[in-house]
Amino acid sequence: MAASGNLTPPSVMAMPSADSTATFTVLAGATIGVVFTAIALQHFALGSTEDIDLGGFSILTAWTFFKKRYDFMLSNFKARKMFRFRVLQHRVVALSGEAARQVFFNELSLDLPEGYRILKGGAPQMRDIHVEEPDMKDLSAFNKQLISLLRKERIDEILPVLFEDVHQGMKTWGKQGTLNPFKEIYELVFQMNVRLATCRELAEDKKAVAKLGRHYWELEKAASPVALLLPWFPSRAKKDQEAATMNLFQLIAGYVELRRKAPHPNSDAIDVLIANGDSTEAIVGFVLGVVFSGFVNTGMNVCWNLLYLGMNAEWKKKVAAEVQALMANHTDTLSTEPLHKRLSSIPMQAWEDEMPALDAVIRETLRLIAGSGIFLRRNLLKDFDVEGVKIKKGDFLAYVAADVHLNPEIYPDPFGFDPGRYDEGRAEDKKVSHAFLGWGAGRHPCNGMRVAKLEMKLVIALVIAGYDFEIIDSSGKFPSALPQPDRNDYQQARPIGEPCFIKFRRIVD
Ligand code: HEM
Repeated sequence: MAASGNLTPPSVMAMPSADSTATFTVLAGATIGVVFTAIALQHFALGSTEDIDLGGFSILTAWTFFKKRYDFMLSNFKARKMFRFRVLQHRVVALSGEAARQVFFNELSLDLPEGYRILKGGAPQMRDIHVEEPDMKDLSAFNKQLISLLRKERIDEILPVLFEDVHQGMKTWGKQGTLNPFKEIYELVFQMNVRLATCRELAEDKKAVAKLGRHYWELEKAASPVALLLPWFPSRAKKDQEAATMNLFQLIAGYVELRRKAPHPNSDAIDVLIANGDSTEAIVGFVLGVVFSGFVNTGMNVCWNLLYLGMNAEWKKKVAAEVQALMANHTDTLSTEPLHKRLSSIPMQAWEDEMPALDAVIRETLRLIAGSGIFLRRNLLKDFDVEGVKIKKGDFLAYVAADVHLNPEIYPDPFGFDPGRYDEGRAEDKKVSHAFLGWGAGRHPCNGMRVAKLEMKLVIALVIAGYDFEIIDSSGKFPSALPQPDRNDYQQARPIGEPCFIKFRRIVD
């Protein structure tokens, strides 16, 4: 474990040189051959006696699972309700249907972090750089810490600062122009998450925030199937992953040390964690977890919220009216203060309770976008059955949200944007249990939901009240329909094919 003062874990310093890597690559290549042969033999030895076992070579199946996860799941569900496949030595059971959903989200034996750690990647893993996080191994400890940091009084206090941050970001867009939401909007969300999870010294240093963002995307790009399937193999991706994780660790740890030496503690997240007595490693692990669990999901959803609103005049009008009503009811209507200052004086409770139209828009966007989400678990405790299918201790489980979110029997016209489907009388999301999984369900509901919704509402309110905007394609024309999200791109779900842009003109300062 790295001591607080030494920010370079010794095991990373001792990484092999280029020459020794070449030798190691040959040895590793031979080892891979042996491992693949063993896996192939294991596959045939097991035999495909039950028709839920996928045929073919497990390494190829696993590769498709990592590269085009959504297509892989959907194409296999066409033939069967459940299926089983191997990812190297691991057995994965993919489930669908009501009974399976109940088990998946409620069974005590199923562990969330283990499922994602091995079958997903992309998030910083401190163990990749041989740094232990002594206090944060347990998800419940992480959640407890998170809930305390995101409590209402803290958010109310920080709300004006979040508005100022987003306003400053939007100022860089100029008075009018065209923006790529999957870049510019992400940057706003990233800034808010850094503000919430770190300290003002970092949040106010634009270069450092940009650097943090760059290292994150480097990490995401390095999450290749090779790095995930063969974590011991010294591939380029693995090295990039370790370098990015190390850079993230060092950057955050530098700010933790800075705050440790500060003469007066403040109420920023890092100071709260220092006051709790947490080690630097634990604080860095926690901060990275919060920044990244929040930013990817929130960023993706704000982008799509704005795209759907830009294409739907009726809902755009409803949401704009709601923002105006909020300002009329909670701010001085004669105020000459800029828009972001007025909006920032509205209390959190009003943002939560007085925006039913925007709540429906957010829910519908989540249904459509999170529909490609794949939930993962690992069975850690005991063998059990789901509708006659044996789930062994050690098995992984996968459940795709599309089973409910894009199911025409639950949501008619499932690919259409229709926030009215949640209205009383229709309530399509109440037809079956756990029909809506946008914020998780059962044992693991999202603990960042309140703050994520607030972040989304804040950006949407500033855009909808501050700008005239419309969606355009790359030729500058209003598209006849919004492209579908790329459901295999679980980090951003960008539009497939023709990209979309937001054309804007500032109307209120
Ligand atoms: C639009 C934004 C977000 C969406 C759509 C979202 C969605 C989800 C979903 C679906 C789950 C359940 C995962 C599963 O069952 O496998 C989850 C869990 C979780 N989310 Fe979020 N999330 C968002 C933002 C955030 C933010 C901002 C934070 C933290 C600041 C956060 C922290 C967490 C944590 C800690 C869990 C695990 C809870 C547990 O295991 O008990 N999320 N989220």
